[in-house]
Amino acid sequence: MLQQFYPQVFHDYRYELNKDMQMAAAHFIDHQDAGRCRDTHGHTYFINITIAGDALDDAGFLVDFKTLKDEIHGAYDHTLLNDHPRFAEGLPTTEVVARVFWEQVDERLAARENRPYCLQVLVRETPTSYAIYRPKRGDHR
Ligand SMILES: Nc1nc2c(c(=O)[nH]1)N=C([C@H](O)[C@H](O)COP(=O)(O)OP(=O)(O)OP(=O)(O)O)CN2
Ligand SMILES: [Zn+2]
Repeated sequence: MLQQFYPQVFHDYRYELNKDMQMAAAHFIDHQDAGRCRDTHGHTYFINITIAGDALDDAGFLVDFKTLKDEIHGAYDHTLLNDHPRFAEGLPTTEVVARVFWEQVDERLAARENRPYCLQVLVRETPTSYAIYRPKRGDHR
């Protein structure tokens, strides 16, 4: 089930879009405090990505919704997150997954002429648990 209500990001950009997606992925948290999560297990992750900017491209897009889906779902659906180089230095907790997805999306956006920004990535790991990554002002390009 895709979620219908999200924490808002307050900003001054003219345009904002949100892309929802969900994906199946496995992970394990290799840490003594992780309890049962030390064993490999799977989740249906729900992800919401918030993009904003002042300018659209020639097609009238901040960024194509499909680009965002390709970047995250295309890379991680039906995979073991721990196998990905982007998670090599961190444990794929919900918080870290949100931050890594933000880094990946914002790198992709940086290559666009209209220069949109990723303001927030929300990652829901279970029906009762989610995390959000938002860059600090100084983290922006
Ligand atoms: N800060 C974090 N705490 C926990 C994480 C995490 O990523 N960040 N992860 C886990 C587990 O991996 C698990 O995926 C989620 O745990 P939890 O919400 O406790 O899952 P339950 O379904 O058992 O929770 P209920 O309260 O029974 O719904 C643990 N902690
Ligand atoms: Zn888990």
